[in-house]
Amino acid sequence: MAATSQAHAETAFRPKLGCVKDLAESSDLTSIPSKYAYYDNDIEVIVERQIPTIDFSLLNSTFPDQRAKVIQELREACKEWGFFLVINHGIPESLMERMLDMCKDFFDQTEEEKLKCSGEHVLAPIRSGTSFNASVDKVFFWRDFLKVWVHPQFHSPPTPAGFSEISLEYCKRTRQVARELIKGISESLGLEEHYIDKAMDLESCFQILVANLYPPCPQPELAMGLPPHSDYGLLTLLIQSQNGGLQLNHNGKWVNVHASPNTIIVNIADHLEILSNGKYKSVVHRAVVNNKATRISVGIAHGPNLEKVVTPATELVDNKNNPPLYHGIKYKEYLELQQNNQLSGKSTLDRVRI
Ligand SMILES: O=C(O)CCC(=O)C(=O)O
Ligand SMILES: [Fe+2]
Repeated sequence: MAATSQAHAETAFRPKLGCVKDLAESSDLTSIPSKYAYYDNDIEVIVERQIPTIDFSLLNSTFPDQRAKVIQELREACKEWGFFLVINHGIPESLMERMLDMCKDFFDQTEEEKLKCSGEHVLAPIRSGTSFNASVDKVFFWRDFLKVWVHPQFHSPPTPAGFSEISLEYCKRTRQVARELIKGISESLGLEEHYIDKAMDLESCFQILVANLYPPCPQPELAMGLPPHSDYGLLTLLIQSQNGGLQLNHNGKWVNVHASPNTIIVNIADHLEILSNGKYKSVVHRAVVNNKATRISVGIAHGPNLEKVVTPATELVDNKNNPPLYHGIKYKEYLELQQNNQLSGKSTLDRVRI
């Protein structure tokens, strides 16, 4: 075969990432292609509200009163909002910034480099792509992503240089923060402090890094970065390069989430709802886009061990007044279900409701 036709054949069969970053950077883009047009019939009400702040340092206070107070604050935040901001968490701000920069460097690579990480199936330990699951999405989302399994086995994309070191350190630190928060949450549910940690085998918890890139969009009101959804796992810890994108649904209204740079945004995810038998609920949130600047967010999902079958805690269930509300399901199966289907509200959780 002649060199040119061989090159042509390779190009023809090579998968395309089709990232939205390249689309957004094409100079003549003034409107979005129709496959990105997102329609939502719901009435949109967007409001500004203060979401709760948790001072993490008080969880380790030697004064029992202070710990009791912060546990009470956690209880209220989990019940009322399912979202809270964590301050004084001890993770250096410089490490958070470097993690965000590394993700930016990842997305700035060539299509060839990123394709090396495209992953063959939804449970590939390293996967980059665009939208949510481009093979099932009816509408494409204005978002590129990188998803990496970081615990109990640590994985990292081979490039950019430094990604592996920074993400290893950042994920170790967020894991510690998440486990401490989960101890506090366990107590706030009236369970023993280590109950969830032990029941979910958090020593070998499944931790996944999800980096999202939302480039400027010429018609932000017509497109969606990530549609309304709840997260899998117990707790998600999220940092972002800038405010203005993340919105949570609170009593039917969208609330803009603002966080100062050294703050971690935490939300309750589906498996805490299952484990707590609905006492704490995962919260629907979404990411909207803008026409001015690229936004990057890095969410770290902390969940049980992948092999764990998660059921409501027996201590929180009694067949008379509090019957179990969810079927048990293996975490890995749940993850597969969520990733293989369209991202839509709490549709995965709905499948395990009794
Ligand atoms: O980018 C954001 O602010 C939200 C990201 C998110 O919800 C997710 O990755 O699950
Ligand atoms: Fe999310």
